[in-house]
Amino acid sequence: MKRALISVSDKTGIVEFAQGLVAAGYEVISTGGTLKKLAESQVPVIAIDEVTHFPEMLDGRVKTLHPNIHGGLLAKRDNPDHMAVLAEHDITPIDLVCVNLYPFKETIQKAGITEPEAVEQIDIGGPSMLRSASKNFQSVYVVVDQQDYAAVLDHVQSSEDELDYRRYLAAKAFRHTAAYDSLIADYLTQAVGIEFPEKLTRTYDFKQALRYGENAHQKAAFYQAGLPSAFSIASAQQLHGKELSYNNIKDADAAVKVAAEFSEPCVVAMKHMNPCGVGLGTTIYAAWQKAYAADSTSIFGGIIALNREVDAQTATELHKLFLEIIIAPSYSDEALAILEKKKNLRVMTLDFDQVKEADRFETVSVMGGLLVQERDQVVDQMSELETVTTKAPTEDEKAAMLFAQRIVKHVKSNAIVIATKDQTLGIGAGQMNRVGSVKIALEQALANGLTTPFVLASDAYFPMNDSVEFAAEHGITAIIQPGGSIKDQDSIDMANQKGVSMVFTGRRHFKH
Ligand SMILES: NC(=O)c1ncn([C@@H]2O[C@H](COP(=O)(O)O)[C@@H](O)[C@H]2O)c1NC=O
Repeated sequence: MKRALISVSDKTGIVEFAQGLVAAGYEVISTGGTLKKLAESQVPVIAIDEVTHFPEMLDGRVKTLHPNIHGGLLAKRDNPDHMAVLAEHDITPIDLVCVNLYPFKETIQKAGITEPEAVEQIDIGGPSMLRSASKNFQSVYVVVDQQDYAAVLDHVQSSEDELDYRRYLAAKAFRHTAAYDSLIADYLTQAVGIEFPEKLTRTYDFKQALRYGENAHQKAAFYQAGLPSAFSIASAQQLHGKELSYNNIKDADAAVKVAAEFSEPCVVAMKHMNPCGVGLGTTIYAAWQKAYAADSTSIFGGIIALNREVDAQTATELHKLFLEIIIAPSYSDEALAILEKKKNLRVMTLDFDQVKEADRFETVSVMGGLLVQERDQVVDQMSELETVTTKAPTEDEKAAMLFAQRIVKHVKSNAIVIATKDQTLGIGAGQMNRVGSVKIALEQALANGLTTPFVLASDAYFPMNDSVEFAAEHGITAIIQPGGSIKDQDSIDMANQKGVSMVFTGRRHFKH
């Protein structure tokens, strides 16, 4: 007779699964709570201590950790010595293990959980059995996922050799225990405050299949962090529209990071990972008008992030444009009805109140590795600005500088943002020389018509004075930049010569 060991924390579907195994000719052994559940449904079941000849002990810390269990799982069926040892010690082989683990992840997500409470939810016996059974996939089925119960019942009754299926289950079980251990390791690593551990053991769960990657010939999928931050594109909900694409997810992620910079109503239009228009206002509609006016051409096909509820007035305007995604904390019923008229428009919600819980670190993959850094969450302060020109900026210019500065760090280097205190006017992104970005930003600003004062923010220092000269000659009245070039004096001299004020922040905001 075949033998199955069932020990599950989440008992959903377990009775039917056990009944199926019994019908397929298995005898079932079980631990305390699982045994109770099965016995209540009249499933014939053997108690674990009848196999181990030991009581479950230490508040359940030791139940299945016994040679009678692990011997039964690990013995090679085609190895006579192994089978002789089993016989010698009266150990019955176990042919199938079904385990799901203590809910460690669910526990640490609850508010107010203490370390001892979390530690009690670290499953030891369960992963041990999963590993033993998985190692011996030549002979043993290992089941960790309720979604597999029906298929497993089919496979165990098959007359075919099911080695491939058992190997598949073993791989899945090892992924499961690796992910489980990774969450435990992360939890304790954070508790001891190690930022860059010698092993990075993060885990990600499959979230959705994507039709393709950046281009139609590239396969892709979206994984979300094992413990995703409350404020993250992976936690956003889609209310309406076509499925998200790979590029959509990246752009939406970039857009919400900009919108989250501001506590006042803010609208961000994002295109190809760069903002093309950002507006602030006393209402979300006023902010929208500014973001739209900033660049009413590039917004076509864009992603719009709004950090306040979308009202009907704003939705009416958004509806007039071709947009890929709208993402906001919420929508009035009327606004949602308007936006849902477009079948394909993706309408998403994200909890902007949870910005404080956003990830502190970000990663980018390179061939053969992963770069990890703190996100650039530094906000340059008024008190940090050092005026380096004869002329000092006005209060309005300073406000515009600090606004532009909060945008420029989200623009790909070389990054230039021209802005008033609540609206971008021109953004130059990703050029290989700085003056190129200045020219692009100015072209847009000039096309928008000049609103004084308008200032220019640069994510890094000017290596030469040509950017300052070009900006001043096209109506820029004040410049904010980190400083730090050996040719800073040339730029300062040029600003003085052109009657432009310039401040240094001492802090670079590259985004590569
Ligand atoms: N200590 C052990 O030997 C042990 N063996 C199995 N478990 C876990 O106990 C749980 C099931 O317990 P019960 O059947 O009593 O509800 C499962 O999540 C299983 O993974 C154990 N618990 C923790 O390590």
